[in-house]
Amino acid sequence: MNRSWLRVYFIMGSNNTTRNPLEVLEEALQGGITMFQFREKGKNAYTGDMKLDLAQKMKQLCHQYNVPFIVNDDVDLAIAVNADGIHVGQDDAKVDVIKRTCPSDWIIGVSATNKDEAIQAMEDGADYIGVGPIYSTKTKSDAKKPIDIIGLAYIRQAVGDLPIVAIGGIGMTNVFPIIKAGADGVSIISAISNANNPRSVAQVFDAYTSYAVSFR
Ligand SMILES: Cc1ncc(COP(=O)(O)OP(=O)(O)O)c(N)n1
Ligand SMILES: Cc1ncsc1CCOP(=O)(O)O
Ligand SMILES: [Mg+2]
Repeated sequence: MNRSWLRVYFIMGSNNTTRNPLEVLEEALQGGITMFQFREKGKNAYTGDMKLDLAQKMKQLCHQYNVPFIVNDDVDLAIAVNADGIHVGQDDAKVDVIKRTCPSDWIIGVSATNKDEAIQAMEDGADYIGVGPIYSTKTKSDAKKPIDIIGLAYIRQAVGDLPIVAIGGIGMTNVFPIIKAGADGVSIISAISNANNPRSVAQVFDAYTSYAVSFR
């Protein structure tokens, strides 16, 4: 995979916004997000046909803007909509099973909160790891304890040049320390999904991450 896709990795489900999620996604795409993850879970999340329909529409929108479309957790849904990849956590489907049963060109992302999980994901053949939570977050009720910049830097040192995206409580002002600590980009839910103007916030993330990455 192209590590620059991780630069501004937006994640959203229908319950991460009070607005029409398709409009929010389109504005974020216009602002320059570089990858998107459909994460439809938690309170009032769509299931069944509504989930499938939203996923299909979101994938179509992402592809209009040449942005990879990743599905969170749900391997069957990712296959059904012909997604570009899947993101799995420690309690989700295993990478070896995905590699055996899913399209070989899929982008496979794995969550890691500590060094052991990160090394295991690398050995399993993950294309990238989602490292965090970096800071505290209200978006994920079962999030682990934040690992801060220091935890991120420690994981970077352990995994060589494996692509890393940082996640958890990230706002525009956190971009520089996070990229400096070794992340290839930032994963964001609420800072974009709840913004008054998702397009301009995505634009700022795009500008800050480009600038920060150029110093590495
Ligand atoms: C890019 C990225 N990193 C980490 C996560 C978290 O995945 P997981 O630990 O499986 O938790 P849920 O998102 O499934 O609640 C992620 N989704 N994306
Ligand atoms: C899915 C996920 N995994 C770790 S923290 C988190 C939530 C990130 O959301 P936000 O960007 O709103 O803090
Ligand atoms: Mg998961």
